[in-house]
Order: sequence, then C-alpha cells, then structure tokens
Amino acid sequence: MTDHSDYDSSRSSSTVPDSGRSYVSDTSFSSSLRSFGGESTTTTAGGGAASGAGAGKPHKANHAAWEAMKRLRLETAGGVGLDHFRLLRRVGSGDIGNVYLCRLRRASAAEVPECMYAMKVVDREALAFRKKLERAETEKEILGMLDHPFLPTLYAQFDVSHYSCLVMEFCPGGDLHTVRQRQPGRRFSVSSTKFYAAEILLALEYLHMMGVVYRDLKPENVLVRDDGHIMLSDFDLSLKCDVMPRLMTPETATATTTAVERTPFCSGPSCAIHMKPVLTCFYGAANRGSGSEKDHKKKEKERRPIEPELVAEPVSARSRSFVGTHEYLAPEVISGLGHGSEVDWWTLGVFMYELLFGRTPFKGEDNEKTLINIIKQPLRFPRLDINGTSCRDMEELVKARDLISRLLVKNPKRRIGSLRGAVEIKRHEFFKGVNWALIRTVKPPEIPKESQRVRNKEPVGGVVAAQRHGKRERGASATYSIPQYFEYF
Ligand SMILES: Nc1ncnc2c1ncn2[C@@H]1O[C@H](COP(=O)(O)OP(=O)(O)OP(=O)(O)O)[C@@H](O)[C@H]1O
Repeated sequence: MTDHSDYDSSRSSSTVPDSGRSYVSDTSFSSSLRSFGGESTTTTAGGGAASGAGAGKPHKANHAAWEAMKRLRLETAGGVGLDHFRLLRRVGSGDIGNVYLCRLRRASAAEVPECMYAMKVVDREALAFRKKLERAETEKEILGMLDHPFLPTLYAQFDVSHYSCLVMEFCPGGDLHTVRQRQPGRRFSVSSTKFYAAEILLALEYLHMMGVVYRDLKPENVLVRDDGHIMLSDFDLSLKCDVMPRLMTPETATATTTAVERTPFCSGPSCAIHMKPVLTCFYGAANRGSGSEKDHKKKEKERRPIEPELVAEPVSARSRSFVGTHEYLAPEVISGLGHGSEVDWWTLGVFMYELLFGRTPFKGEDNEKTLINIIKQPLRFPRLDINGTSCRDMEELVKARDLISRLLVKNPKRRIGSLRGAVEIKRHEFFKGVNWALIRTVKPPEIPKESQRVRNKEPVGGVVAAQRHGKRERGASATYSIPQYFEYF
C-alpha cells in the first residue's frame, strides 16, 4: 500500500488548497499545441483502455465512444495522440489539471460517429514543482483499472511534451453541486437523494473491491452523464491498497474483524496498528452519548451476517494523511491517527445530508471551526417541515435520517459499513426496494437538456462558469498539514 498523498503532506509544510489551480492554464496548453504543431511528441497507448478489444472494458463494449476509439486504435496501430483530437472548450479545472471537451478529428476516423470526450490535461512539470506529481500518477493508475457504469472509462492516454493527457467520457450534465443549486430550496427530494446515493454506493463498493479508498466524495466530484446517471470523478486523492476478499459467516464475523485489525499489513508512518490504544481512547471520548457498550454489542450482533457473505473491503488500508475537503473530512482523518475505507462511509453520510438539507452537517464559520465541530459536535438535523410533505415522503425522510446517523458515527469502528462494507449499507431500510442489479435502467431524476449536451461552438478558453465555480466556492480538495491544535488527539 502506498499513500501518495503522504508524499506532499509533510506535517511542517502546508499545501494551500486553492493555490496553483491555474498552473495549467488554457493559454499554456494551447500555445504548446501550436509549438508542437498539434502533434504529440510521445504517444502511448492507454493502459487498460488501449488494450484494443472491448473485452478490456466490458461495460463500455457497446458504446459508440468506445467503438470509435477502438477503430482509431486499429487505424493507427495503437498510437492514439493529441493530433487525433479537436479540443472544443475547457469544461473545468482543478488543483492538478484542466479538463477539455474534445472530439475525434474526422479525417482519422471517417466512419465513426461523432463522439465527445473529456480530456484531462496535467502539466507534469508544474506538478513536480509543487510536489504533486504522485497524485496525478495515482489517478492515472486508478483510472486505468476501472470498468464500472458509474466510474470513468479511460479511453486513451498519451503525453505531449511535459503534459499528460487522459481521455475519458464527457459528462454534459455538470456536477451535482451545480445541479443542487437549481433545485427548489437548493435541496434534492428524498427520492432523488436515494437515486444518487444508491449509484454512489455502488461505485464506492466497486472501488473498495479494487483496493481503492476514494476519500474525496462531495457533490462537486459527482458528474452527470448524458443519460442522467452519475459518474464519480477525480481520483488524485484516492488511496491505493491491497484487498483481501474473505468469506464472512455468522461465526467468523467477530473473529475476522479482530484478525483484520491486527493484520501487520503495512509499516512506517502510515501504519495505524501501533495507534490502536490511542484510537480507542479518542473514540471513547468522541462518541459520548452515542449509546452504551451494551447497545453497541447488540447493534453489532444485528449487523452480523445470517448467511456467509463475501467481503472484499480494503480493511487493512491505513493512512495518516490529512486529505479531503474540510466539510467532508472524517473525524479519524482530522485526528491524523490513521484511517481506512470507513472514511468513504462517513463522506457518504455528509453527501446525503447535503443533498437532502442543502448544507453540510458540521459547517462552522471557518475551516477551523468546521474541524472542531466534526470532532466534537453531535449530529443534528434541521426540523422536519411537515407542511406540504406527504406521509410517504415523511417516512422516507425518517429512514434517510436514520441511515445518515449511522454513517456519521464518529468512531469508524462503529460506523455502518465498517464490518462488511457496502453490503451493510445496501440492506438499510432507506434502500429497501432498490434493485441494485438493474439500477442503470431506473429513470434518473434529471436528464441533461440537449442544449447542455454539446455546446461545441465555444472555443477553447471559454469556461463554463457554473462548473468551474463549483469546486472553488468550498475550496479544492487537498492534502494539508495537520493543524497544531489537533495534535492532542
Ligand atoms: N469527464 C468529465 N466530463 C465533464 N466535465 C468534467 C469531466 N471531468 C472533469 N470535469 C470538470 O473538470 C473539473 C476539474 O476536473 P477534476 O476534478 O478531475 O480536476 P482536479 O484537478 O483533479 O481537481 P481537484 O482540485 O479536485 O483535485 C471538474 O470539476 C468538472 O467540472
């Protein structure tokens, strides 16, 4: 297991979230294009994506965009490069790169449908200077592994001078943060929240099975595809680790958990094993009021499987990096004493809360107060507005609140999902009736309008304001140094 973010988050130096977001500017990339005459200096086939056959990405086998890329690879003997694409406009920018809407040039793919792609361009030189190159490498590695309906497909990757280009699916619907601003009261209905949370849950489940702890869930990172289904994006803060699938039976449930906690999986500064006694102490204090030990044992018993279940969670993953977005940070991330895949279940709770109530649960006047609230403040919900709410909606809201409170348990070991991963969460009453296998056939709450889909007249350099500002309002996700005042945990 390597936690690349440890690389640039030494306790003494701080990485300012918003600094350098314009390192890769439109101008610099466009002028490089000119200086290279639109040609890539090096072209590399894109890892798993460039393996040629649709078999490499079965979920995309019948998609026109995949088909077009497959034909192009055949035509060019795998050498897909920048000169095969026409950049149309910039659709967003983040801490490590700019993302452009692009399409294949007709000349190189005469018989293929006109498909749109998103190209993320990362300036490796600038990132190396900012000690963030490993973040980009992690993202590239993870993208190459993915094949899931709610995660990005990497169609190609190549380098142009000191720029790395990743070609993925284009999501024309913007991000969920922007979509939420358009909803009445700036909040989603319970049924829309259920839809988005269910798709995210499946994406996180898959990532965990692949040994990836996502760590940066927030509406800004959830993009809406042209069919209204979602795509979880942005993997540069993710933690890559090994995963040990195991069969959990009613008898082994407790024993297995203990064994995994003690697995001597990693060593060095990121390892949490030595921290166990301190953790117990910290969580003991943080969870005061959340039920007695007897209640906890009862709940744990209820959570044990009735039949044997396959659990493939990266439970042995441990990192001490302070990464993420303030309002979404889990208590164990703030404490800096070690975190694993349970952080994704915490962020799912914050995500659902924000979608339903229009704000995050622990937001303070500033970042410092937010962090203190996350550690100390008990979870509170806004008062239920019974006027104009149907009985059924009310019932659903109560179930949603129950799930959120189980996700937002400050002690990660007592959090829902900590024992058996996504399976536990899928079984919660809130998701009762969700057909997990056929969720892709469910009609999404909102489908991007035609006008949103392709606005390719705008030249490169035109920025879609709403999409760009989404991340900036709250500050970018980042790795930080741990503030002094949290050392006492
Ligand atoms: N596939 C896509 N389709 C459409 N827009 C996209 C796509 N991927 C990214 N974007 C847009 O580009 C923006 C920046 O992308 P991304 O989050 O991957 O960059 P980043 O540099 O890794 O960001 P961060 O600062 O969070 O690390 C996103 O907020 C989104 O608006």
